[in-house]
Amino acid sequence: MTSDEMTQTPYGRALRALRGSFVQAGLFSAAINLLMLTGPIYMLQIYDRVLASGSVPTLLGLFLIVVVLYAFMGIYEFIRSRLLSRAAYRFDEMTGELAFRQLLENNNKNGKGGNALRDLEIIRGFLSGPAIRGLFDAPWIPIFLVAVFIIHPWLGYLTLAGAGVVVALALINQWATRDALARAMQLDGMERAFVGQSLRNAETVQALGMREAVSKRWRAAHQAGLAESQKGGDRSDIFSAGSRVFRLLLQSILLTGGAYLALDQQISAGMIVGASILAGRALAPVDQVIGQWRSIGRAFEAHKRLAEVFAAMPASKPRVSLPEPTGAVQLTGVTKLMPGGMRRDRSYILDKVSFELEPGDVLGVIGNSAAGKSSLARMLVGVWQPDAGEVRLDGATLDQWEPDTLGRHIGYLPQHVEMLPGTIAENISRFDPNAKEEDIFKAARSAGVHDLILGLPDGYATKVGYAGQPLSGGQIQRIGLARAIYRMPKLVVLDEPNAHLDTQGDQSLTETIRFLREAGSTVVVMAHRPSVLVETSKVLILHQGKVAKFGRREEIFRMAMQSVPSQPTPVETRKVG
Ligand SMILES: Nc1ncnc2c1ncn2[C@@H]1O[C@H](COP(=O)(O)OP(=O)(O)OP(=O)(O)O)[C@@H](O)[C@H]1O
Repeated sequence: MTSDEMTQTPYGRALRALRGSFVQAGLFSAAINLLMLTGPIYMLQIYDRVLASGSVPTLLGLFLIVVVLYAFMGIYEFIRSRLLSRAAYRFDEMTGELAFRQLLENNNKNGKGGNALRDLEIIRGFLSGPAIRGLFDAPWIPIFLVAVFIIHPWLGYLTLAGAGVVVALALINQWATRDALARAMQLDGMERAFVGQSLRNAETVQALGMREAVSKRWRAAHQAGLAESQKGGDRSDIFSAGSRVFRLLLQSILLTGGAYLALDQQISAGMIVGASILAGRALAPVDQVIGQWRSIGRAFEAHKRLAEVFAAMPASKPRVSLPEPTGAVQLTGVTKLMPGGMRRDRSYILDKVSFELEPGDVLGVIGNSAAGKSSLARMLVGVWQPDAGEVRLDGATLDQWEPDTLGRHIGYLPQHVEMLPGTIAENISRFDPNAKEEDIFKAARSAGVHDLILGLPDGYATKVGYAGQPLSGGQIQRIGLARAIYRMPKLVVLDEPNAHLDTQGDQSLTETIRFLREAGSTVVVMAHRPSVLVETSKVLILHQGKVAKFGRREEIFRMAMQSVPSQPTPVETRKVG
């Protein structure tokens, strides 16, 4: 990606917004570094002026000036740190929410793509940490070099050569640690994913006696990451220690050179010490950068990933706001391939699925396990995009809708329902900050869960969405149904909504579907159990991703009955017909 392209992304814009703070921090760095000359100059004055003249008032006067200058340096250091940490905060503000959204979207698409939030955290830490201060001080190295050159050119050349050695050490350090650090980051991401998934399945892990095995697996993943990080760290430590010792040695070399020049009457005694201190100051930022190399490397890798991730985000299309849909659904040749591999090698999850639904239609989708029912549900609600073909709602393809607006017109109950951390009311209202209580109650009543919720200790304020929440699988599914029908969406897709329901729950679900149909919503129900098909007006039989049959319920069931016994039909079909 070119830098021009990057500046067009939100990430690029956030980086650009940092410019002002960086310029100011640069100016303060200039002042700080100029003020760092205070120490060596004071030293020169003490040796060459105070000691030579023996004047106590001069000493006190100089001392007062030094105190004031150091006070300013302290203030400027404080302001610079403040500027950088505020910049880090603003950067997070500008990119955090987008990174979170990106993470959600990426997770829907392929479950991969790194953790943009973690990368942002790394960059934020870098912006407000010590490494960046070293980088800001580095451009001012020439000030100290020039000062040493002014004292004596030979001492200047010595310092320059020393700086060359330290910079060479830094570059070799970067080259030697780069791969290990990148691998460490990757392994760290994998370990985090493993921990997250293990925690989600903590009950299963305990019940199946997998604790030791899973802990061992974690330990192996953790150790692999730690080993890579250690490898990078060990190498970095060698260079860091080497650079620090070399810097000390260089000061002694300069003292020796200075003493030689002083013996030769070319410089004064004060200049020997002054040159040594100045050379030390010149090399300090380099030393700091090498010491912080690990965090600089991590920040750089995180920056590269973020730039890629943000560049891959689809540019938001200019969209006109479409009128509220009526619920007419049209699928034409919808095809989804298994992810990965070359297109022609991949098998089909859905193969040219076409059908139409009118507002108020209730479609039952039946088919064996892995027939593609859940995949079709994901297509209908726009979570998955077809590899070929189109899904249209009221004539508009789903991507013509602004995603959140589309979401308001859609109800979706996935096969594996979970609540998000929050209250039951918040979950039903989809965390809408402007939710009206009557809409929440209406959704709960229509889903037949109002009394169930009132029976819970904190009613609608009951906290859910965490391990050990006070809800059964069936209750979660029924509250998920209330969430799906909140504010009466025009298209409601229910993926095996009765999987965890008892007879009463089943009846209540049937009533909810009837209620939706009567209200004019289009409903699509993926079903294994036949009871839910009672209210359907159309039926679609999926077989290995293809439409085996589609039509009015009575027709499909009649055809199914006619084909008995020569061709066995799915049990569900016969039962309902
Ligand atoms: N995220 C995914 N990545 C790759 N393949 C997938 C993914 N989700 C589903 N599939 C594949 O798509 C096919 C259809 O799966 P799907 O979950 O849609 O079936 P289903 O009819 O809902 O099955 P069930 O009744 O068992 O839930 C399966 O072969 C499955 O392996």
